[in-house]
Amino acid sequence: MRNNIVAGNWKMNLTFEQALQLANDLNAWATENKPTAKVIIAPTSIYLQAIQEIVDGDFVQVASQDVSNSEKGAYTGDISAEQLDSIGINCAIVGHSERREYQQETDAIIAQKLEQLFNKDITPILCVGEKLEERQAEKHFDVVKSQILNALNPQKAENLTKLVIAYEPVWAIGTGVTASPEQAQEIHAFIRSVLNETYGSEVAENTSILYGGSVNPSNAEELFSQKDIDGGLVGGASLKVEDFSQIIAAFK
Ligand SMILES: O=C[C@H](O)COP(=O)(O)O
Repeated sequence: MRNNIVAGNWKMNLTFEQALQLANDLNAWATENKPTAKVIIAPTSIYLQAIQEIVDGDFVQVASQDVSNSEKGAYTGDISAEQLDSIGINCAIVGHSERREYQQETDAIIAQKLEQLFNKDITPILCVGEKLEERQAEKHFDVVKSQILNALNPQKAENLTKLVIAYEPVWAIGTGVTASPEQAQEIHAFIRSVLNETYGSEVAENTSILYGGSVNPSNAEELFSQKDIDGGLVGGASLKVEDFSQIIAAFK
């Protein structure tokens, strides 16, 4: 059975003090309100351990925003799956469109990152999504399908039990423009059909597929009520506990 998940990607925001405050506030809200959805936050990597120590893991889980595609060694600045695992981090975002664009991450690199995470039993949140020009050219189905298949290519169905996919149309990220619930549902259903064709119904039915791109307290409920939308990957609105908690509470 797949989980409903609301994940906050803090990106390169917040000082250490601000991050601790936000984590504390969110933790207080979550322990009191006991949300039905799984709550994940992904702070800057240097804060991971401190935040992991102050949240109650039964209510708030902590994820990395990225992982190295290499196992270990001379890769200055990188963080390995083993290092994440060694501080108790069991979830990581992979292939975010900002990394694809600014760090030139290719599907091949993302496939290697997934391999590193699967080897350490760390849950990947694999991000996919088309750019505006690709949507306008009606290539979004092809783009998303090839991103998924290329990233998962060496994996067998039995390795995918923990897979989470986040569909994030690039044109909706940080723009205030959200995909309509119908647009999002259409492509989420398509993603599930791609998983079904390639890896079978068990993987397709058990993979949580999150929507990301300008999710906010006003649109979360309608988006999350769609059949194939299992939650959200939230950027800007995850930086304020009032907004993020309302988004989480969209799952009654
Ligand atoms: O990882 C999160 C997404 O990039 C969405 O960001 P946003 O909610 O600020 O549009």
